[in-house]
Amino acid sequence: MRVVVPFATVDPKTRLSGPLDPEERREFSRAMLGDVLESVREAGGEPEVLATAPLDVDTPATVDDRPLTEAVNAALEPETAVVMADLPLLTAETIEGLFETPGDVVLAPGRGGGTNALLSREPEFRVDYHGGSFLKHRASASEIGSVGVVDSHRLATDIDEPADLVEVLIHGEGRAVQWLREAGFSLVRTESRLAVDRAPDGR
Ligand SMILES: Nc1nc2c(ncn2[C@@H]2O[C@H](COP(=O)(O)OP(=O)(O)OP(=O)(O)O)[C@@H](O)[C@H]2O)c(=O)[nH]1
Ligand SMILES: C[C@H](OP(=O)(O)O)C(=O)O
Repeated sequence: MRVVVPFATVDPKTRLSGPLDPEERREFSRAMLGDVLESVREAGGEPEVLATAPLDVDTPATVDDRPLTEAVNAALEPETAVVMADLPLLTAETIEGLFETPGDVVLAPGRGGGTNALLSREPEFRVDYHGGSFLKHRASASEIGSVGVVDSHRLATDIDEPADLVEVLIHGEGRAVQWLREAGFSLVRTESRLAVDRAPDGR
């Protein structure tokens, strides 16, 4: 299964600017990308990075600096999956679950209404990201054929905001959680939930 992995090479994860400086956001984004690519390969997928600018990665990559929706639609064809690069909790089993979910179009919702991953088996389907894309995709896909929805904690956990880092420290198993720990991040208990702390020297 061909798997397109969109990746913002330049100035990624700006919503993480609080806890991470620009270089750290680049490093952390690359760690998450590495986790996604490994899980896709272990599931038998054939990943292709769809990057906004050239990057050094051991995976076939295409550079397309058009906005996300345009770039993905240009790359989309039947029997293609699209898996976002900011899903560090993915495992091979999670990806296999996406591949095995029936439906002409299969959608994996993210928190806040995004579409963290999808699989199109129909030539007409087109993406329309941002602004609650999961509802838009479900509506457009239902006009084409059957729609499958993947109910998966690991596929639904995209790392956008500082609070999301807790999920990586709790459930992560790869490069991203290793990067956070080496950068001095750790879990702390609060009254009700776990939170993230960082050692003063940042390491
Ligand atoms: N190819 C491509 N990938 C993109 C683009 N914008 C975001 N992405 C990737 O799509 C996924 C989800 O996007 P976002 O969560 O908005 O990532 P981001 O733009 O780095 O994050 P913010 O700057 O905080 O909005 C991530 O894997 C990004 O790397 C784009 O314009 N083109
Ligand atoms: C790519 C976009 O991500 P979000 O803006 O929801 O984080 C989406 O899933 O539509």
